[in-house]
Amino acid sequence: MGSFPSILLAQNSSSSPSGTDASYRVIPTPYTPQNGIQQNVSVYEPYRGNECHGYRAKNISESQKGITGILELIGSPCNAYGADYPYLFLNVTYETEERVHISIRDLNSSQFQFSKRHDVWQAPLYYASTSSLNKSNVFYEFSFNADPFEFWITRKTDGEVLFDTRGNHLVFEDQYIELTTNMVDDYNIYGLAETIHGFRLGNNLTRTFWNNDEASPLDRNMYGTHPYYLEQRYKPLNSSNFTNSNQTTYSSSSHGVLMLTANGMDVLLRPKYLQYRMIGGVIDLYVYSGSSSPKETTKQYIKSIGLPQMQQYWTLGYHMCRWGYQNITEIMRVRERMHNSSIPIETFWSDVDYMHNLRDFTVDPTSYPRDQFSQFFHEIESSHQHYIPIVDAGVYAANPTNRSDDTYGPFYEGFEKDLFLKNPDGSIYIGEVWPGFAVFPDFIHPNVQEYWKHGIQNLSYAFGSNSSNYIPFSGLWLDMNEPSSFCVGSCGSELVNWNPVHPPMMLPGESSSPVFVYPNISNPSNTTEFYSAYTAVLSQYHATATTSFQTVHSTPGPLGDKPNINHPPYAINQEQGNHDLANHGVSPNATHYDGTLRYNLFNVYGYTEGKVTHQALSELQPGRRPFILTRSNFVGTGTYAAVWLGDNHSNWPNMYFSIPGMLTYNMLGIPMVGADVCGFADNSNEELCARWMELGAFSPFYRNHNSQGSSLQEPYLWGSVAEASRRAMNIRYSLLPYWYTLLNQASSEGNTIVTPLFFEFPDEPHLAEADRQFMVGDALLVSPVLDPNTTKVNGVFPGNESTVWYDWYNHTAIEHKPYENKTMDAPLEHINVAIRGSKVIPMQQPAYTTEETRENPFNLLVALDKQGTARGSLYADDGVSVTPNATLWVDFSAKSNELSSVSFGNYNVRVPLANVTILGVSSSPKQVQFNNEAVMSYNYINETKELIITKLENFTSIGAFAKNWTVSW
Ligand SMILES: OC[C@H]1O[C@H](O[C@H]2[C@H](O)[C@@H](O)[C@@H](O[C@H]3[C@H](O)[C@@H](O)[C@@H](O)O[C@@H]3CO)O[C@@H]2CO)[C@H](O)[C@@H](O)[C@@H]1O
Repeated sequence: MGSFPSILLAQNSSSSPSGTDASYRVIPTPYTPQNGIQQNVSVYEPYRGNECHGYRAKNISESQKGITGILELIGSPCNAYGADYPYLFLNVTYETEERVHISIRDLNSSQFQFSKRHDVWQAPLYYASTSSLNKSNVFYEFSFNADPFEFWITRKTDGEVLFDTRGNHLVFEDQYIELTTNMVDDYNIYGLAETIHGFRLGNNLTRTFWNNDEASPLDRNMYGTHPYYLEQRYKPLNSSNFTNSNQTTYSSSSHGVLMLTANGMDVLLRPKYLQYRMIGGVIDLYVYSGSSSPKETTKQYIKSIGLPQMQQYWTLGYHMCRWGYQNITEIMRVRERMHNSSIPIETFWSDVDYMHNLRDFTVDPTSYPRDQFSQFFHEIESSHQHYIPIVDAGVYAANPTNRSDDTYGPFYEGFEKDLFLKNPDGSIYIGEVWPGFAVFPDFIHPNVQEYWKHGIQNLSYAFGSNSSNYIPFSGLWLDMNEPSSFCVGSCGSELVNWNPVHPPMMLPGESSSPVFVYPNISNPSNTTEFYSAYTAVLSQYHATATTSFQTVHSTPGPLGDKPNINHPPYAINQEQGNHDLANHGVSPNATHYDGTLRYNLFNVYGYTEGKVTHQALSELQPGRRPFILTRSNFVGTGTYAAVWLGDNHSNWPNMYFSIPGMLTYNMLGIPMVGADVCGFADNSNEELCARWMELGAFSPFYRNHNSQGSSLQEPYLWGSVAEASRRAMNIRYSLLPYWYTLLNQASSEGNTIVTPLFFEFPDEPHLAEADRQFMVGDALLVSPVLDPNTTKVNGVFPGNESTVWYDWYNHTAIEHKPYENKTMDAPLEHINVAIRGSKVIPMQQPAYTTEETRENPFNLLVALDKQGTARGSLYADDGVSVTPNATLWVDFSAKSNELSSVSFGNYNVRVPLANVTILGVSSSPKQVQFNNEAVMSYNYINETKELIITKLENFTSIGAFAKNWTVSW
């Protein structure tokens, strides 16, 4: 009990970053049942339902909108890992032209149905209009065999079979559901987050869905759950588009598959099949027929789960964090040193250091005193900078025998309103997190909203605010919200001798001997006494409460009480503690206010916290877009929050894995994402941190964060890191209008912000695995250095021979051949960036903060393709409002030596246009005109074939895009 696995990555990852090497896997050890119930850890010996005979379909009723029917168990129950349901209800619904929903549940609806809990999780897919749809006008066809029941879904346009259970028996038991689809050879699938793996998942992986607080374990379950994958398929064509080339050309298509559940689940990816193994719930399968464009397939998915929220403009600036800033003076010093080093910083973050005794919604009066905070807030506000504090999910459980705890309102308020998760016997579930014993808000409770808002409001007061209208922080960072707990199961009932003032593990920076220090083992705060005291307080509460205290029990299932919740018969491949579901997180047998077992909502806690926090911040700052960063996440989290990739390590493989991580979250509707730049755990070093600061500048969310006990890693600490940061940030800040436009397209259409190469070039199979390069939007190709001791980097330049790529720095066309893995120079302070011919990129003169950058003139970078054309767009608004008073959309289009700018909307950026730089201009123009008026200030550089037009401010003094204009040359 309580042993924590070592970090595999640090030992093994450098040899096989794809994570598919068998040597990476944890060798399963037999699990010793704690309750006498045998658990079958069978991940390595696929069960595949071969002892079960499946179901036969009866009473089928087909309509234009779908199919319903009864599935009857064939033969005697196989009782693979539970009790088979004799009858199931099948409901196939043609929900949209592109999406079909296959629902299979037990006949009496006794199993938990996540899709019925709209109070917990909401998404547009629940409201699909089916009125005009019918069998003939949808893009897919649902087919089935009745006996045994098996189904398959075909895309009508090309006959591709997208999901196919033929030959695989359905198993449907109370604690085990198995559904298998056949897969094409060597399939390309992406998604199924969250884990540390290459972007393409391969066919030798088990993905487990069980939200888990663990630092970068290769191929294992982590903080988030997204049971969705996109599959990309290629078909060879017999002609070649490449002149003088024998390369085969391809067409491609993609589709998506979502298994919507918050229950624990393994998904086995194997050479011939993909198999779902769920330990509860029902089947809610959504198949998206997709498109020839993976971008479009992704939009189908993201629109169905909820478009991501639009973020505030400033969130695109650079964020600096560290666990271990001992006092506010240290943060102020960081601010000064960043400024003195001319390295932009937008947002200062506080980890738990700022809290009083590590308790939520408090501020340490000694290290972070109010007067100093007031000064700090005054200074950062006047320089347009921001501050974000952390809030942990676990609320300190006040010790009822300790009078000084009496004033800890966040506990007593929640306790009196009965808002915390419970044990099965109705007592409050007590776990352990940083402050010691902790309780966990029930974020689906109808009254939790007011409570949480009150906590945030109190935090604001604790920071020195005197008014409910003034919140000094600009957002909140939600951590430990799987939720993590350091006890195995409930602390109160299981751990009797552990002193909770220290977590059951060595903290970063502590000495190695003794490993676990329990200074007051006989202290009254030990769990037995604490628990007794607690019970006493509960009894007192019962006696005095005006409303009766609700005692809840786990709900008996149709087949009697579930035999075991913490140790179900089928053991998913949970990373923690030998598959123990109660290890390092709040146990699945904890219950919500209405008796719902956490077992059934396990993976959605972080999502619900994000949703409640979003609502609370929206009420506290009406009209303003809340900024929330969350660690734990679920399908649809992007609607409420941004995500960081959790605790990584300061090493090269972890830097590489941040790219597949960001790409994956982007295709899952959480575009605002990034890793802890320079690495969280262990010590970073100059070369790594320089490279990572460069890479981070091309992440949507750009935050340097590290752990207490690790050496400092602020970018000014090393000369090369400072220089690399300045250069990369100069690019990032000059591109802010482009980034913001991408944010808008993500939140309005479901676009990705950082994009895998194959999304832009879907007919090039060699890009299926490319994840060491990525695109920002559709115009910039980033090729970071991901290895130590090198000043070279390899990269491909996709597209056929007519595609032009320009070097960001010298503006020359890059010489490349199709499929060539080109070696480029990459000195330490340099990151390779290429501009795609055919794109227009809106930019601004970069300044120290995003706000100051917004006050600078615009520039346009026009990268012509071989036909001399280019297109681009710009979105602008006030940068903060949920519903801005005015918005602006600008279309840029270049052809036949003319660039036009056409504006829609009435937001005026106010600042003028300064320069237009056009790449790929074949010869010096005879004249340049702005709206048919001669422009005198321009320069043509023959060596680079670029035309630089300057001093356009005179033409655009009322605002760069206040009127439509043309520039011709
Ligand atoms: O607020 C402090 C940091 O808290 C988070 O990280 C901690 C994590 O949540 C803890 O579980 C623990 O991580 C250890 C892990 O549990 C264990 O199995 C082993 O892998 O070692 C890990 C490191 O000790 O401690 C983490 C902090 O070190 C949060 O993710 C961070 O961003 C916060 O800074």
